[in-house]
Amino acid sequence: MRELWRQMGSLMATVVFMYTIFERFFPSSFRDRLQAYAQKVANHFNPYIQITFPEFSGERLKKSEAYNAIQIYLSANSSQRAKKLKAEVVKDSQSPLVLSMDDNEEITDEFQGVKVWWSAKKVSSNPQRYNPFSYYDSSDEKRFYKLTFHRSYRDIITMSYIKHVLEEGKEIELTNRQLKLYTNNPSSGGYGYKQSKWSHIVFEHPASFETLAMDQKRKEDILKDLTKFKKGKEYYSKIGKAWKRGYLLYGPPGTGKSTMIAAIAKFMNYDVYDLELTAVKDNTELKKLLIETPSKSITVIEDIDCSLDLTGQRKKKKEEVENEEQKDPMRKNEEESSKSSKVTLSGLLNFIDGIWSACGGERIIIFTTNYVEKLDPALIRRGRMDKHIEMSYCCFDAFKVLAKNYLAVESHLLFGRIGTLLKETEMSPADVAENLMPKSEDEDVETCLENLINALEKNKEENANKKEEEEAEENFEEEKAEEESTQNKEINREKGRRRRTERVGRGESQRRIYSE
Ligand SMILES: Nc1ncnc2c1ncn2[C@@H]1O[C@H](COP(=O)(O)OP(=O)(O)OP(=O)(O)O)[C@@H](O)[C@H]1O
Ligand SMILES: [Mg+2]
Repeated sequence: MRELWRQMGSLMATVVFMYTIFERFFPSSFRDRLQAYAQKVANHFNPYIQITFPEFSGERLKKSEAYNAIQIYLSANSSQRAKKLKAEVVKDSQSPLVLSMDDNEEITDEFQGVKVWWSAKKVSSNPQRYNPFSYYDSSDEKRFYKLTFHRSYRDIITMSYIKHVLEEGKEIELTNRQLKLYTNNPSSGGYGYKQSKWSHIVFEHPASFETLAMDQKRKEDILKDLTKFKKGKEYYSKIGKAWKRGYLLYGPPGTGKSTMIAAIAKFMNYDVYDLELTAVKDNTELKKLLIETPSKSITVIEDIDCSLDLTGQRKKKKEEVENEEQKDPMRKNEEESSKSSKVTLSGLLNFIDGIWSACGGERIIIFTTNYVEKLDPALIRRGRMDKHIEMSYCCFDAFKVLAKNYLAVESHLLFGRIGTLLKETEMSPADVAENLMPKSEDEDVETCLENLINALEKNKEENANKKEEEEAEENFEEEKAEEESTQNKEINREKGRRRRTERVGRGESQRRIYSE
């Protein structure tokens, strides 16, 4: 059927060609009327609708987002079906070459049982002109995608199918792109470039949830939480909450907090914005940094307790400054300017859940700390930090993951002994991993596991000794305190005795005076 319409099209083209030959003999108004009429007749009989998506929107300044998304969608679908493909290097993509259908190639697609035709087209508006020195050497070429479908499916195609293509294209683009790690630290050379406050490198961290060593149930719980968040656009808008989530990762050093951030970024396919609070001048700059972070991103503040300590020091400084100002009023102006370059706790709270933070949606913010108890409760209350995740010492589940990562073993006779030792002593996954790593090429799995057992036993012994020492010290302190209190009581008793004797002495002398 479409073939028939194609032939009709050629017929019309012939008519138009003949018409152009004779165009000189007709006035332009007549020509226009004839053209419009011919188009009308063709449209009346042609049941197919065509939509074109040009490569550039407006004045060829910006590549059309729709064209881009369609290209990616069709690349994913066409590379198996189209016979003529073109290979291109696409910026920020994981694969070095991206295949898409070549010019004038056509493929079919199906959506809800409706068949559509996509073709890649290229037209040259001025084929004679050739300028080898032109920067835009293909400026006369216009590319576009043409979508053809039967007019009875107009609603499905225009309302659902095109939306589906654009969304899927964008999703594939996000999945295939390289993750980036951004920093606001000016020493990383970012400032000045395009006047952005963030600079970035490609984020290539080998960690993933698969290689992350932790209790299996808790890992699954986190994965479920992240998945729910990712798919939660409608849910968040229904409950009237900004589409963002805060995670607080806390635990001793080497328990995998930073590794977990990398795993989350990879799982969510979000870029990471590593915010160094100490490098932020003031609250205004903090807000600017926030505005520059896009949706589908993770903002990280590592070791937040240290940054908050800074805030504490600032408060202390302020008091000192006020004292010094009273002594030397000239200092006041200097201090005024330095006071303006400070981030306050309220600025940080605003950063996390002020109205700006809700813009764009789909944002994650992660704090890490070794000392959760040091943090201001306002900073980590639910709603700001929605999920608190404790990264603890290595448990048996975590060890099994590390053994699989480092030694490629899933079970071994020595696992039982290791499991018992892990319950009896505390060792961070970082230390367990270090002990599991073969020190030379001769070390086999058994030797590595024995090394770990030795380390765990040593650790257990050291911990027991430490505990004993601490208990002894505690006992000594208690005894000392008891001795001191007995001594104090004795001193007080002695003082009391002396006071009583003095009072009695004073009473005697007064009685003597009265009697005299
Ligand atoms: N849970 C874990 N799973 C896998 N590897 C881990 C884990 N914890 C630690 N490691 C290993 O130990 C190294 C240090 O871990 P990481 O930097 O994630 O610890 P951290 O909790 O962020 O420590 P800190 O509090 O000092 O920042 C990592 O490079 C990783 O190889
Ligand atoms: Mg860390």
